[in-house]
Amino acid sequence: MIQFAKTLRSFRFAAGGIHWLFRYENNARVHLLAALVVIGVGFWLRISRTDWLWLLLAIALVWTAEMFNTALEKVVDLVSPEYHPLAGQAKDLAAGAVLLTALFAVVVGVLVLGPYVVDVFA
Ligand SMILES: Nc1ncnc2c1ncn2[C@@H]1O[C@H](COP(=O)(O)OP(=O)(O)OP(=O)(O)O)[C@@H](O)[C@H]1O
Repeated sequence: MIQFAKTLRSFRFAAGGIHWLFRYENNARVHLLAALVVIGVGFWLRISRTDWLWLLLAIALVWTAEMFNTALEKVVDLVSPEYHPLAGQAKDLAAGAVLLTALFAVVVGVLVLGPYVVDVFA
């Protein structure tokens, strides 16, 4: 038996998590701004449906990595508030995952938008 009220409650908690991320995490706000700029440029250049998919995939990847990174930071701070090399490594690894997705997003942005920009100025 599916409990729809329970599912709705879970959605509310999840939406609260997304709201919290962009409200309090500086890096997430930077990623949000970058995504809004890229989306605006995408509309301006009238990019194709396939190109939208690549851009949106890249944006979703970065935001997802950012959320897992923030969640991991919280858990690490909870279980290891004092300095510990393992705590540091865990945070560095999670931050590295965000960096990887951000680099991927930059490559996608250049590959997708580059040819349109060249056309505009050709
Ligand atoms: N408990 C700890 N033990 C060892 N090193 C830590 C610890 N906490 C943080 N560090 C080191 O400091 C770095 C920055 O950690 P911090 O928690 O400040 O993350 P941040 O990237 O600045 O994120 P935010 O500003 O959102 O808190 C980590 O990547 C890690 O190298």
